[in-house]
Amino acid sequence: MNNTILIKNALILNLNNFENKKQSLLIKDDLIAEIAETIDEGNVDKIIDAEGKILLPGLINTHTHLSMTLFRGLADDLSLDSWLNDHIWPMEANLNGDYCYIGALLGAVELIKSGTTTFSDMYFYMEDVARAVEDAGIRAVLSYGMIDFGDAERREAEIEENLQLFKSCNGMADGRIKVFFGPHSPYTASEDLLIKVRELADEYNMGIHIHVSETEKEINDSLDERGLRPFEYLEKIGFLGPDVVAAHCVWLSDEEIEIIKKHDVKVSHNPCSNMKLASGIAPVSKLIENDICVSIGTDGASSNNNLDLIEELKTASLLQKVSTLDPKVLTSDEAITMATIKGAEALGLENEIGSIEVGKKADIILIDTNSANMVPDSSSLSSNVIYSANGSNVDTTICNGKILMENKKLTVLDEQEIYDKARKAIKELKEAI
Ligand SMILES: C[C@H]1O[C@@H](n2cnc3c(O)ncnc32)[C@H](O)[C@@H]1O
Ligand SMILES: [Zn+2]
Repeated sequence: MNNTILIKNALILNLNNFENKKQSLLIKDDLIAEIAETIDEGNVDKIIDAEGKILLPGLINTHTHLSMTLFRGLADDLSLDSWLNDHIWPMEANLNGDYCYIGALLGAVELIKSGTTTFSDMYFYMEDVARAVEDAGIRAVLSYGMIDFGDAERREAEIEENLQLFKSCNGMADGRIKVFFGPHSPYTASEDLLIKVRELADEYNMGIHIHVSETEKEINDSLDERGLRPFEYLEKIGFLGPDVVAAHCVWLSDEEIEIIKKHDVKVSHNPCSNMKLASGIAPVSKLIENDICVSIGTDGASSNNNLDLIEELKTASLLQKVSTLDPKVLTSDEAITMATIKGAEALGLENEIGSIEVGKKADIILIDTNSANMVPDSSSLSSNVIYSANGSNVDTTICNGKILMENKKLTVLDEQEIYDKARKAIKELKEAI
């Protein structure tokens, strides 16, 4: 028996839809079954009238650490080096699976409320994060953050942990969870670890999620240690490929942009985190000009300090305009693709999500334009979403054909209970320091 939802009168934001005419969309179970001007309302289980609402694919966040939502506002106004070494890593030493579960649920509430249906995560206690994903009804690519600092024994244990996560969680939650490898970065993961990850990624057909070239210090340390910049080093050891999602990519030479292009590495741009930690400005418009796949991420809520992908896209666009002094770069249309089809491509999910097409998964959001910051309508739907809206204009969120929020009310998660538990968790973690 099919579960059917009809969404009618929606302004569908497909980048080939220039007419802005209202359409209907039918969901059958987890899939988009039909898109047409009118669809028969008889025999559908539920009708959503999307009058005045923009319909677009559920947004895709390609780099975050969801459980770190617990650490929001914990350590502000610091460089990456001091933020990680003096504040975050000491706090993370006392984490456990229950804390990571509640932190991930708190993050999931924020994702659902601001229109993100898929996120790619790198963190610890990932089986507990998987549990949160299952309970929240969202979609995720999960990786365990492997750090060995050159210690061979630790390397084996870290790889085993990520492989175990693959074996226990890949395909879990009706296929909503996919598992990647997560070597943290070229400065925390040894060459041996990175080489082993490459071998195993090929063997198991798994993607790889890694931080690369985030700060100038990382470049200088890499040059001091190896005489090579990070991407030169990663190419030399045979690590790079189209299955690698590299977060940040702020400090890139022209030669490294060539390397990224040659290996079809996917870039996850995280402008708010890069601005807040004063890491720098990634050369995104140059990457796009070079036809490199650039998607968008928030990084963790501890360095952002929220998970609002619409706000992130506006920041990305404005930052490129101001850094190149060219208002034509990173348009609202390009920004939308970063959080939709480019995000899907980065995660190897382009046949399932990232656009509104019959046969794709029903990951859909509705944005209500009847709001002070969205009236009158802009000249294009993408302009209204990117430049005028923010996450709080998201009205309805559907993932895998299931309604997770309708009329701004969560339908699956109990947000107050989650807020209370998250406040208790961070209080305990602060007391343990
Ligand atoms: C998984 C580990 O990664 C840490 N982390 C979170 N954000 C960043 C970042 O921007 N650069 C490097 N490392 C980061 C997180 O705290 C975990 O320890
Ligand atoms: Zn990160």
